[in-house]
Amino acid sequence: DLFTSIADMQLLMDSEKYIPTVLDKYIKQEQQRLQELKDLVSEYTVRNEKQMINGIKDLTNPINAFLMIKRKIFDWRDIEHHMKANGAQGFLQRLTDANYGIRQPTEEDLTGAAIGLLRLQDTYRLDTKELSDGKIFGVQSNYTFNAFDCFEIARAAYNQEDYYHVIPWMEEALERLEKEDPPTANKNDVLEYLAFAMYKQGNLKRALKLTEELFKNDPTHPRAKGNVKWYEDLLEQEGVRRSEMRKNIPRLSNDRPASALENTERTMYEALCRNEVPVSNKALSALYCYYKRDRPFLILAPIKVEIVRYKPLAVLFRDVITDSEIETIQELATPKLARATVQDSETGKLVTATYRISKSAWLKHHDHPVVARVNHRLDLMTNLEMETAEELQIANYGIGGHYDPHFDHARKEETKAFEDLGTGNRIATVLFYMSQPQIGGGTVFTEVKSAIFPTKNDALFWYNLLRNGEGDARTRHAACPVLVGIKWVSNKWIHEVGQEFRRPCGLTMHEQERYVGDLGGPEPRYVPNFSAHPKKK
Ligand SMILES: O=C(O)CCC(=O)C(=O)O
Ligand SMILES: [Fe+2]
Repeated sequence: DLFTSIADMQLLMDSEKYIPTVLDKYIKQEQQRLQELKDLVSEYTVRNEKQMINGIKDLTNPINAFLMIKRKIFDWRDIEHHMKANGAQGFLQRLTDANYGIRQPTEEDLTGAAIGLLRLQDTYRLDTKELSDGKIFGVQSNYTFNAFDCFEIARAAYNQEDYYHVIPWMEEALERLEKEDPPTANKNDVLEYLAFAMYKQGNLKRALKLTEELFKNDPTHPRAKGNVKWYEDLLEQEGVRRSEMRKNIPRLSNDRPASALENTERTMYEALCRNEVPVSNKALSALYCYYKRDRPFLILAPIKVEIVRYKPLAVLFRDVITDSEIETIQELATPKLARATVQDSETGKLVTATYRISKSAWLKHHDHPVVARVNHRLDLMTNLEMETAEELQIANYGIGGHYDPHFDHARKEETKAFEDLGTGNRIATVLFYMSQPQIGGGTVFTEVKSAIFPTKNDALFWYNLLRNGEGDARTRHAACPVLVGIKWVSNKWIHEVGQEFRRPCGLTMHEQERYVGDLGGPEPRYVPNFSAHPKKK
């Protein structure tokens, strides 16, 4: 699961720095060994020449007869020893020891990284060629993909039966192969995969054409000839005449497959992540900032609060966690980071979640004074009781790391959730931003269409429950995939029990909305009652 967290990737990077010195030492030792073998070659050549000249005479000499037998035994041992004495094992061990206990990445990790990359490509609408050229949003990086890299990405998609992504990436591999000398991938392999993906996505004529090219390149290919016939037969079944099979090739068809997310939600999630959903000026004009001074301690050290949205209320607490606190928390969490797991509904086993690609850890109040201090501050920030809150959760997102749309609170039907905690539902969420990804990694609310992009040292806060205790469906939210940079967050889930006097329910069961006053701020003079989003023209 290396790809799920940047923290592990850093260890991976560290482990690479010993490779040159260790390899260099190995090469020196090998050169020495080969030199000794070369010396043996010359020794034997000289001896052989001598024997050629002396011929049968040597054999009849008893001294030489003895020497020959001795040589056969001992010199042979020498040769065998020198040829087998490859010291690679020891050097490999040294490299493994330098891995800080993290294992060597596997094909699975590579597949995971490729899938993360494809998610980024979808969400941020990245062009395959630009991405392969190392360009992200027009910014050129120092890294580019060769044909083999594109081939591997496509193969990862293929293994997931995701033919939608196989097509552009195999096509890119083909194009790159044209320019490569020596080529990094096998063109016929690319053609075969691409042809199959074309067929799967409904491009029969293209599949036929590619397979014929494969057959032309390698008439002995074990499947090419059969596949040509198979595609021809399929076209025939569709009523295409033989003479038409290689003509009038229609536009490429390549529909994006459905995902676990419902389509409109996915579309909104991705648009919000790209920051393409504007907020109306009217809605923006109703937002303001204030100093929260409603607790004795805060008179001297007020908290900066910025309202980011009403209905449902969300605020940003600015500068509520320092760089050094962040560093401490990251250090405490790093060794504990583990991939999020969920219970498989069929087998009941714990499996890694795919809706959430990140690694997380929990930090207890007693783990470190910094954790205790942050917990105390959370009380001052939210005016809510922290005794019943969950421990502080730390999360680190890797390449394409994300969290699909979800609710933090338990819904009506989820009667068992949080049962063993005995603290009721999750009334509110605080999300500390402990880093600032360069691109992507936003926290987006798909129902109310708002996007918040992490700013380091700040914390986002929202209530998950309405004033009458019911879950607020408008809080459905997600974490966007990180495109460039690192995303560290920590969250605190605050529970209902203990809030009876701190944040009382409404006076009527219909009272729903949360007030800025609950957070020690001046109530807005008006809250826009219109859509927060500009009308479509
Ligand atoms: O990382 C984010 O932006 C959101 C995380 C989140 O929603 C969660 O952990 O419940
Ligand atoms: Fe969440």
